[in-house]
Amino acid sequence: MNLPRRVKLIDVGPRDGLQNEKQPVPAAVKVELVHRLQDAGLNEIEVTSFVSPKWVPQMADNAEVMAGIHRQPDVRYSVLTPNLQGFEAALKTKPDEIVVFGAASEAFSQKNINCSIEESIERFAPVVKAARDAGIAVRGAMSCTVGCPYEGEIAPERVGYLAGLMKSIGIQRVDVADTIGVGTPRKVQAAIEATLRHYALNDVSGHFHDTYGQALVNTLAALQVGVWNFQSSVAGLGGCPYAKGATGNVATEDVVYMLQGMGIETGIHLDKLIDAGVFISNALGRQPNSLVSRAVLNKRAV
Ligand SMILES: CC(C)(COP(=O)([O-])OP(=O)([O-])OC[C@H]1O[C@@H](n2cnc3c(N)ncnc32)[C@H](O)[C@@H]1OP(=O)([O-])[O-])[C@@H](O)C(=O)NCCC(=O)NCCSC(=O)C[C@@](C)(O)CC(=O)[O-]
Repeated sequence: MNLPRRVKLIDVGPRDGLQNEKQPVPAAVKVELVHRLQDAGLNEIEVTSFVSPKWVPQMADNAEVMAGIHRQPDVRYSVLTPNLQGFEAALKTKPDEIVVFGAASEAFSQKNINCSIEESIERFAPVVKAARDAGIAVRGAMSCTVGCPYEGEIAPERVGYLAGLMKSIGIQRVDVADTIGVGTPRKVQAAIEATLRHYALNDVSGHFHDTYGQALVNTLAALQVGVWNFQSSVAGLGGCPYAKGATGNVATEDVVYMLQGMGIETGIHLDKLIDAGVFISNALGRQPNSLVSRAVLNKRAV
């Protein structure tokens, strides 16, 4: 299989990366991170969530963050909205895309959004319609497409079932998410292949957490089946509050370095991206969770 010549990265660092942070992260820092990401060439950024502040307090400043961004016309700003209440709050902040988020595992659906898979689709349907009516793009994140912290291994058929439900209510594109990072290349490819029975290749993205250190090789495995859209987090930030122990997404810096080495275009300036990762890591008082970033920083220090 010829690999894609170009890859589109959606940095979810400001949302997935920060949502699980226990320490308060000021809205101004989140806004600065978005600015640094767009300056580094990211033109899709997942900024925040419109969810219950009791469940995810770190995202409570969602409207303030969205208002603070100096928007660039070529950048798509997306936000998570699990229901109409979230969508109505988000609509005021003018996102370019909203993301509804379901799971291939019943148990994770209950833990994460307090409803069954079927109920989640009923909840998403009016959100999707309202977004499309308002000219806003709609993406569906599919959690636990390889493994679930509560149910263990998830069969590809369950991913296909969820993808079919999302397609049936008009969700335009979907993310195949390995939420707890247990995936390995063939399993990730099987989850993607199940999704491709309902969505075209251009409408499927990979979203790989790196808990077991497999995210980069899973990204390559997804590339080998033609996927060319991926979510990643600057500095390897992140982890879902409802997947205990799940660490961050694959670091955007590590993906960009790998793709550039393979001659695959991303449009991203790696040094500026590393600087963005250093900025947010300093704000959080820790090292970037990106091996490429650490290697480059060591080299710069020599
Ligand atoms: C989804 C709900 C809200 C349902 O929660 P619920 O309890 O079923 O909702 P409810 O309608 O019964 O309302 C309960 C309370 O929440 C409020 N509420 C209700 N909806 C909203 C809203 N949209 N925004 C703000 N507030 C909201 C509502 O007003 C009420 O407030 P109270 O009367 O108790 O003061 C809740 O379960 C929730 O917020 N869960 C958090 C989900 C979440 O953010 N998880 C992390 C993101 S998903 C993820 O990280 C995975 C992903 C996408 O990255 C991919 C992957 O790696 O797998």
